[in-house]
Amino acid sequence: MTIELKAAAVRVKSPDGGSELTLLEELTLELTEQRIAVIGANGSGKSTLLRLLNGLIAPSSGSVEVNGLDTVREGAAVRRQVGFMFTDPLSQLVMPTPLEDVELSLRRSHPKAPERRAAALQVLERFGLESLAEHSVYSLSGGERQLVALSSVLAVQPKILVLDEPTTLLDLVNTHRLVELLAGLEQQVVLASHDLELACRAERLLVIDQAKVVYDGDPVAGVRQYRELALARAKTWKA
Ligand SMILES: Nc1ncnc2c1ncn2[C@@H]1O[C@H](COP(=O)(O)OP(=O)(O)OP(=O)(O)O)[C@@H](O)[C@H]1O
Repeated sequence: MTIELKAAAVRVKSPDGGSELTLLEELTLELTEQRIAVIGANGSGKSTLLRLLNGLIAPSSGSVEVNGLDTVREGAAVRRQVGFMFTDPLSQLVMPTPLEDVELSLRRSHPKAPERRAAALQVLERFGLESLAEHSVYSLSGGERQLVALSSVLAVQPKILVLDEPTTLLDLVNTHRLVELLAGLEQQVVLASHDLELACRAERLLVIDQAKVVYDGDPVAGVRQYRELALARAKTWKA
């Protein structure tokens, strides 16, 4: 798996329509590792970077390619390879129940309804969610919804999985479950998180600060640098 950013930058017009805001400064990167974590302060640009990876955001200049496919020109093909999990699972659970949501994901791979249902149930079983299959997604807890969203994304067997703060809504047990589950996946995984323990399990860490990648390398050293940066920032902040 190769994700390539070639001088990719994201700029938008500021809400007042005047100046231009840079959400991500020009970035050239080749991501080939199986486990990549992105950390950084609130508003630093993590989600912006992740959204570039499956074409949810187009670069304002430069390009992003996934296994040689351009995320703008070949967006649909890219999205078939790159599964994306949002921080808020309700932004991606579109069907009334977990079973129907996974069935929706499987509509291409399993065109016949009875087979689709059986396959969807198997997916939910794999995640220990079978007892919730026919519950309303609105009656599920935040963590349960997050696991359902993940099972829907993985149901189509993407080659790459991008997760935006996947443990934010999870309790400790479900965090451990998710961490183990991610560790066992064959997919390339790119995730943004404020969970520094989770970030340390990656092979490669990117630290983003004020729209710029300020560290790229070994996770343990990167987390140390990020802690120092955060501490220095906190000291300059006055209530
Ligand atoms: N469409 C937009 N127009 C203007 N500003 C935007 C737009 N999208 C994002 N931003 C701003 O860009 C910055 C980076 O946002 P981003 O969501 O990438 O941050 P983040 O690192 O994921 O933050 P968090 O940890 O809080 O989720 C933020 O200041 C955000 O307000």
